[in-house]
Amino acid sequence: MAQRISSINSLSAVCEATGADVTEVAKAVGLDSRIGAKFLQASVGFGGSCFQKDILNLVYICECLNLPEVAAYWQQNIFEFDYLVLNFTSIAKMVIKRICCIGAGYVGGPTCSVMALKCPDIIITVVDKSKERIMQWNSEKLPIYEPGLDDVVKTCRGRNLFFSTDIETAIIEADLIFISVNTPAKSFGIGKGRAADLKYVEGAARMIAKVATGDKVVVEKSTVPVRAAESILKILRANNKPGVSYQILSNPEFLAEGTAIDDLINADRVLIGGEDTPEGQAAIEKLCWAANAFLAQRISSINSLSAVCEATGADVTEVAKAVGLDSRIGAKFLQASVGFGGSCFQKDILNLVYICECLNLPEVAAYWQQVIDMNEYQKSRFSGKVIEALFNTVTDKRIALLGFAFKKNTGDTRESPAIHVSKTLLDEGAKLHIYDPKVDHKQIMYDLTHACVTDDPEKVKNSVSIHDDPYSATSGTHAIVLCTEWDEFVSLDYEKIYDGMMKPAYIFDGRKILDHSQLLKIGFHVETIGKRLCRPLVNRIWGSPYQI
Ligand SMILES: NC(=O)C1=CN([C@@H]2O[C@H](COP(=O)(O)OP(=O)(O)OC[C@H]3O[C@@H](n4cnc5c(N)ncnc54)[C@H](O)[C@@H]3O)[C@@H](O)[C@H]2O)C=CC1
Ligand SMILES: O=C(O)[C@H]1O[C@H](OP(=O)(O)OP(=O)(O)OC[C@H]2O[C@@H](n3ccc(=O)[nH]c3=O)[C@H](O)[C@@H]2O)[C@H](O)[C@@H](O)[C@@H]1O
Repeated sequence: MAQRISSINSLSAVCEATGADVTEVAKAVGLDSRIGAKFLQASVGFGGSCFQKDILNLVYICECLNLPEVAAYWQQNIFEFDYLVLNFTSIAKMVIKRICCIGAGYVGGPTCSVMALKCPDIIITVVDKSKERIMQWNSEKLPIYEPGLDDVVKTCRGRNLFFSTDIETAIIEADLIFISVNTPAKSFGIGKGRAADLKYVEGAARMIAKVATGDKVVVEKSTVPVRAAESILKILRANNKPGVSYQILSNPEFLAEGTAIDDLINADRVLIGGEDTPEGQAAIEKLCWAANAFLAQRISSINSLSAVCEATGADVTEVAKAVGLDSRIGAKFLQASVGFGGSCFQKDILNLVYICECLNLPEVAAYWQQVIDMNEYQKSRFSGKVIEALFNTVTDKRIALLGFAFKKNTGDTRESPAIHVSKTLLDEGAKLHIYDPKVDHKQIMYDLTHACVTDDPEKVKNSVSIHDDPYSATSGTHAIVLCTEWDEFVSLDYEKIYDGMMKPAYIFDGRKILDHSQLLKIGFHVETIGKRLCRPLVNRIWGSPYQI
């Protein structure tokens, strides 16, 4: 709870510096049922006899347990003093008959498909500069895997839903244009790796300015830093032509991959910010970040406690259950794991950190940086655990990696913890046998031979085999490392798998989804997150009095 207060207080500083209203941010963040509305009141800081003392105690315990990363993470709550603006701008009473969405990715594709399903009278064209992506959207095998998406696309495609590379025509014909292009972290220049790269948003705005011929409502759906709408407006208005007018709205998307269709149909909240209240617009733009920062922080918090549980013999699942029963905290997003992945959490938080630094708010920047640091620590800790258990060497050992996507029910591998784990094991000389039910083989090889992962792609190619089924992936291996929580992994025939493995056979469950007692019964050595199942390795100290 103290962390929630510190988090909203940290954002109050950002709001003061950027002109957003922290109350609106808190209201909208609290509408996310995974976060909840309680204990989000920004204030001069938390007091009372418990919060500070309890956190300091946790920090002290972590230091004693030799968990300095976890101690530093919680210490930040002490250092750190220490957006629902439903602004329904009447869209000039325009009747929207045609919509164009620029960007046919994980957001643009599913969002427009559901919109087409729900609004059969509106014609929706999703455009993208990638010919390959559009070709896939028009084929039997869609470019992204999302439960329920195939059926929605089948119902609407060719009726009122179209996918095209003809961006200009779609813009000209549309009354309303969504900008749903990617906003990755900059890969070079000032703010490299952290600041949001808005070149694609700018490119889309310039394209609209160039070809638009009538009145347009432009809706910024990409996650952008505060005041990006202003830049879009500047570009559009500076290139104004007679008979053309623009209204800019912000409508950040909160869908999560793997549950996108349900999130779109049963959204916790829909936020629309308009020009007439600049604070409102700033708050709306800030929201996607704020919500993502809170969500990622919940995972890093429970992951930090998983390290404490492993060191003390407690079970993090029980801890999460008990903590989540407090209605001010809530039970969702408290699943300890190998670390969070995905295209947004890391980039959005790094961007928040960067902006805080630019706003001269170093304490706030350090506070949120800890969420990323804890995630890196968790991924390294898990990989380290695998190596340590396998007698501190995995050179030439065959290791099966089950799951490569960043979470179940998606084929997306962006920032997947599996990449981090694979890299560590490959660097140590392991031979990897990888299976994921939805990730393309080509994508796995692309991720593992990328310059960020290796400077010797040929060596990686020789050390990685990708399989079409879990039994061939695990056959003859020394260990199984489970990185994604696919349901099918729970019901595999582990007796058969055990029989086909080298002995002793190890299994490392990075998602806490398997039946550990059953696996132990079969004969596996089992390790997981946040619960000690095997006796810790004892460091032998020669000549120590304990050996006498
Ligand atoms: N992936 C997710 O779950 C969520 C993403 N977001 C945000 O939504 C935005 C889009 O994310 P994704 O859909 O994941 O990205 P994505 O990378 O899957 O798709 C973006 C698409 O935009 C296209 N594009 C870029 N510039 C273009 C231009 N000028 N003209 C035509 N096409 C262009 C790219 O070719 C690409 O296919 C980002 O800002 C992201 O932060 C928000 C909520 C959820
Ligand atoms: O801005 C975005 O792009 C989106 O980012 C996240 O959605 P997404 O990244 O698709 O997936 P999440 O369900 O949030 O999971 C992110 C990562 O956290 C991990 N996670 C999640 C929950 C949990 O309890 N523990 C945990 O480790 C997942 O396995 C995954 O690796 C947010 O949940 C969406 O609301 C937001 O719209």
